[in-house]
Amino acid sequence: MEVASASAEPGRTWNSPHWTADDIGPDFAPMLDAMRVFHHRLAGARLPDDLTEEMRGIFERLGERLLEHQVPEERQIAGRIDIPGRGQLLVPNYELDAVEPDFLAGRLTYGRHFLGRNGAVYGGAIPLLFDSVLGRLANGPGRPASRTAYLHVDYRSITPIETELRFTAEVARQEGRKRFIRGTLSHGGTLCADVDALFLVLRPHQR
Ligand SMILES: CCCCCCCCCCCC(=O)SCCNC(=O)CCNC(=O)[C@H](O)C(C)(C)COP(=O)(O)OP(=O)(O)OC[C@H]1O[C@@H](n2cnc3c(N)ncnc32)[C@H](O)[C@@H]1OP(=O)(O)O
Repeated sequence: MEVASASAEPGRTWNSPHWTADDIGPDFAPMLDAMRVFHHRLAGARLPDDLTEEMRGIFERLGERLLEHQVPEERQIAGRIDIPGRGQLLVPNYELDAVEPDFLAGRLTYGRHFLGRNGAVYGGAIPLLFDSVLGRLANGPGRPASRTAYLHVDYRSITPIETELRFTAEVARQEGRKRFIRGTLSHGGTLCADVDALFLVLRPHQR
């Protein structure tokens, strides 16, 4: 599988230049999916003591094994590969349905891991999604790398967990280094949140 560069500037990519998607092996993405399911079930569980103790032992042993596989940031996989979820567990996984130079649209379902209270998504998980989706558009093919200067999020109605939501992102305008991008998150016909964001194209000394 070819790993696409998301930046127009040679040497600046969101994906690692050190490996291709084939290097991660067939089990990496399914392993992360299993971890996501685990996060949601853990958030929703009341655990008996014996299971908590067993899990602690498993995590301690696995954590020890990961120690010998630590690599410098530029060689890590998490967040640096163009597969669903980008190989990381911080930002909720989403599917893209429309990818155009100035517009993206897609779907996601926030699982129980992202619950705030009363069936609603934790508020901070929404700018996290917007930063990822709008950042992807701001740093899409043909665009030099840029960084989030601000994300102005308005919460218009409760965002439900465990329900399919739709999002959009579009480039509103570009003024010199300033790239203004806006986005929406909706549940059916209900607008849950919208965002106005500024991304600034990096200067040569910035990284
Ligand atoms: C395939 C897989 C893809 C996968 C894609 C995955 C995408 C993930 C994207 C994640 C992106 C991030 O989260 S990045 C991480 C979060 N962001 C950061 O950490 C940014 C921290 N801040 C900075 O580094 C800096 O402040 C910069 C680079 C944003 C700006 O600094 P600068 O370059 O020195 O620019 P500066 O001269 O200050 O400002 C330039 C102009 O912008 C204006 N300006 C600057 N900041 C602001 C602001 N917050 N609000 C309003 N205006 C501002 C100034 O007034 C000025 O206007 P005028 O006088 O010219 O009119």
